[in-house]
Amino acid sequence: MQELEERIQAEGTVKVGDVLKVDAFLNHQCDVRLFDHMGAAWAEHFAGKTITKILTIEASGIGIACCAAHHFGDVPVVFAKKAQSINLDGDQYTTTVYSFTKQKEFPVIVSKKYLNPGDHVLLIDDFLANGKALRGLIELCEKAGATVEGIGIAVEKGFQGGGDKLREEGYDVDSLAIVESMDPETGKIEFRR
Ligand SMILES: O=P(O)(O)OC[C@H]1O[C@H](OP(=O)(O)OP(=O)(O)O)[C@H](O)[C@@H]1O
Ligand SMILES: O=c1[nH]c(=O)c2nc[nH]c2[nH]1
Repeated sequence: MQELEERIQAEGTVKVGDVLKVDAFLNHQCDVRLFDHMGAAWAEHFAGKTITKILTIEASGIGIACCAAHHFGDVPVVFAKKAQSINLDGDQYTTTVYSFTKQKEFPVIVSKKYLNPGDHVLLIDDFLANGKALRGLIELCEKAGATVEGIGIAVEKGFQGGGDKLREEGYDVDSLAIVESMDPETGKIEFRR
C-alpha cells in the first residue's frame, strides 16, 4: 500500500534490535484516516471471504481493528487481553505470547463468550515480526473451533520470517507494507516488491 509505505519512509525511524518506530501515526498517535484506508485495502483483499468477527491483541491492534471493522459490515471486534482482570469472568480461552517490544511472556486471554465455533475470523494487527502474537491468536481460534479466514497486517518485517512461515502453512496473510531490510545506522528502509 503506497500510502503506508510513504508514511513509513517519511516518519519511521529504525532502531537497533530490529525495531521500526512508527508511533507518530500507527501505534501511539493514531492516524484514523490512514487506518480507514488500511481497512479498505484489507476489505478489497478479503472480498471473497465471509468474515463474522475480527480478532486482535492488545494494545496496538485495537484501534486498527476497529477502523477496519467498518469495511467488513461492522462485525464485532474482539481483542485478546494480556492480563487477568476482575472484569474478566466465566470461562476463557488462554495461551501465552512473548511480546516483541516488552520482551517478556504475557498471558493471552479471550472470554469463551466472544469466540465461537461458528466464527469466521479475520486476525488484524499492527506489526508482524516473528509471528508470536499471531500464533497466540490462531491457538485461541483453534481452541474455540473458530475458522481463521485471513490475516491483515499493517507492517510486516519480512526479514524476521514470521509472515512467510504462516504463508507456507497456507494462511492468507495480507501485509500492507513488507519491510525487506532496514538499517539503524543509515536509516534506510527497503520494501519487498
Ligand atoms: O510477530 P511478533 O514477533 O509477535 O511481533 C508482533 C507483535 O508485537 C507487538 O506487540 P507488543 O506486545 O510488542 O506491543 P503492543 O502492546 O504495542 O501491541 C505488535 O503489536 C504485535 O502484536
Ligand atoms: O512499534 C513496533 N515496531 C516494531 O519493529 C515491532 N515489531 C513487533 N512489534 C513492533 N512494534
